[in-house]
Amino acid sequence: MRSSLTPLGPPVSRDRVIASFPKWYTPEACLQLKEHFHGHVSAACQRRNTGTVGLRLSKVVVVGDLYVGKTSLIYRFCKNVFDRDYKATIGVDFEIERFEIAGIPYSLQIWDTAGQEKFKCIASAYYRGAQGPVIITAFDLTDVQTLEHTRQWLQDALRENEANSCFIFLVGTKKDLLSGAACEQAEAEAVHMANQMQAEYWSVSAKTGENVKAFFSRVAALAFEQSVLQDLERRNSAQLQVGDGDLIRMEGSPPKSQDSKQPSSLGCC
Ligand SMILES: Nc1nc2c(ncn2[C@@H]2O[C@H](COP(=O)(O)OP(=O)(O)OP(=O)(O)O)[C@@H](O)[C@H]2O)c(=O)[nH]1
Ligand SMILES: [Mg+2]
Repeated sequence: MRSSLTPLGPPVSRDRVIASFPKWYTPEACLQLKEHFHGHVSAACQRRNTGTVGLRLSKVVVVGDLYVGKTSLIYRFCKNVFDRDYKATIGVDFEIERFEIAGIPYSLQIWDTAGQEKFKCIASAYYRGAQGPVIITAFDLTDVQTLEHTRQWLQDALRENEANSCFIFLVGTKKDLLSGAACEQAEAEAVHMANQMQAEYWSVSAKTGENVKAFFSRVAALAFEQSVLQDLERRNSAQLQVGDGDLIRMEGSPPKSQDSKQPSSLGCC
């Protein structure tokens, strides 16, 4: 567990440096199909004009049934370790990961929640009111019931947060345990569920590390881009200009990108 909340400090490790926009796992269930940072975001980063974004933490909440591998996924990413033994998470825990995205420091606070029913209310009390968080709903690729339960986990998580400002990911864990047709079928069902949730889908393995770094890089880049755009919008709205006539115009307000889904607005909360 990191002791400091501040994203300032020594340079981030090389594998936390994100220079180009990380790609999706499958185009069939992805939040954005574009391959580059938004033009306004790139320009702001080049000018180091990203406001307070580099000083803030974005919250990522990982939810899902017990034993699906939430802690293992986070530990593989944050500590590069994997433990075969199961130790249930009690209540909630978090890790802070520092990145450098397009030259700007950026941090994710990754909340690891307990899958056991009896700890549910403790966890939700902690991540309640998180600003613009990312919600990761995890399930075990070898256990279809855990996929079915993700819908409920998402609804519970969204109840604690503003649905409009959430990025939602659906993550199938333990990819190393499946191959061939069984893997294809599990992924097809997951993609279907992801589309219903307006989520981006990823298959990962904490055991082998497959897709773990790529997944969190994608999470970080999407959350970062949204933070910068929101910051630019906020600052631009303070620069209202009165034109020649009686028009009041917003200067330089970043347009909504055509090829991007806005963070989801599931009608469940
Ligand atoms: N083979 C394999 N096993 C995994 C993988 N990820 C997790 N496991 C195992 O699955 C079990 C549960 O993993 P955890 O990460 O503790 O599960 P959790 O979702 O955090 O569980 P709770 O904290 O109770 O909600 C452990 O025995 C892990 O070793 C994986 O990618 N591959
Ligand atoms: Mg756990």
